[in-house]
Amino acid sequence: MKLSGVELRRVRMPLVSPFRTSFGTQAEREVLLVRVVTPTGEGWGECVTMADPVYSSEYTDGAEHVLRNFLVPTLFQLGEVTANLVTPSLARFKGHRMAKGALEMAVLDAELRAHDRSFAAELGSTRASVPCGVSVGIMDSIPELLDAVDGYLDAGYVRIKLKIEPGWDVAPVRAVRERFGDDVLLQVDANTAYTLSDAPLLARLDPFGLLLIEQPLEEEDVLGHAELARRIRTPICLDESIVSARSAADAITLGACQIVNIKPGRVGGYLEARRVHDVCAAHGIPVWCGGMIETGLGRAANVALASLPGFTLPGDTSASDRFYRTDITEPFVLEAGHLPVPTGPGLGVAPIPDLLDAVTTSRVWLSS
Ligand SMILES: CSCC[C@@H](NC(=O)CCC(=O)O)C(=O)O
Ligand SMILES: [Mg+2]
Repeated sequence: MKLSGVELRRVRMPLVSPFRTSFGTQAEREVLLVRVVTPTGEGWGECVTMADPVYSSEYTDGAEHVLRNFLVPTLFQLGEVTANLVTPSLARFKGHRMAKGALEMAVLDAELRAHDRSFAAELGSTRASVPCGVSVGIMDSIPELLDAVDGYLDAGYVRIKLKIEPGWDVAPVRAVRERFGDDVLLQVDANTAYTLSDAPLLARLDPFGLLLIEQPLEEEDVLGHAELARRIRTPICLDESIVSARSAADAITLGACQIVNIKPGRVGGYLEARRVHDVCAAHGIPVWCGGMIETGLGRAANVALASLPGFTLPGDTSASDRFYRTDITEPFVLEAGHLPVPTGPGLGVAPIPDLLDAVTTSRVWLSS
């Protein structure tokens, strides 16, 4: 299909409560949305960068700059564009996987809408709904954490993920286990906050029967994770380290992870995310869908991805109200701990114009 133009839109959405991780605290989400316009319709993409380069090297202003100055102009020069052409056409530009992933997502949405085909059908969905976990930030006190976990369990979430960092790890995990028992599916996410010398400390989490410990070491320390896996019993899951199907295969082969968190933006798009899924399945490695506090647009695509057969662990595919009082799409509402997989063409959702305009901070139109 031909691209008539591309809109880069920045939105700012307040979070229902501050979300603290080992790399900082967020009170709002600044999102870059990509809308591609074709002669027959349009498609939406969501860039999952943070405002600051603290989760990965990418950040929202940088993503907007690379889209505006390199990625979008390259697609305009293609003439005919399909989703499968986006990644190879942009390969000469190094990195910027989240920016590339947002653009591919928008092209894929437009293409699928034009063919009346859903993301779920295109990606290989095998389920009509997915079980949902929830990510719980670092809190000021254990009682505050227990209240938050209590609320999420009441809401029906089937898995609890606790953010941890040095000084907030064994005690909160022990408290959740003592309060809610051993049957609650429980995991932790360190966002690279530890080093291999912390192995004895991290081994103190072993008695709590965690599903996994996510990204304990820095993203490039693949061999460090392999060594840590020999020193602790809790299965290691990688997030930041897995930037492609190739890096997933390498990490698995080196014994650096037993589980993989798949985030489409982090790996360069939903088509690569499916390849990561396929590589992990080939190695017998379970995967789950991570989250980047997406709006309903990214959430719709993530829920579709999470319905593929290899996604055997609950993902961070929470309801819209986990982070937002008002989403920019129809909200995703938890039903018995599950979210329904959208079945409409493309993403199956679209922004509600008034709600989108209310949170828009800037718009740029790029014409072909
Ligand atoms: C701002 S935190 C984003 C990265 C973090 N994401 C989550 O904890 C899940 C957030 C969500 O539910 O969208 C992770 O490292 O897995
Ligand atoms: Mg993570």
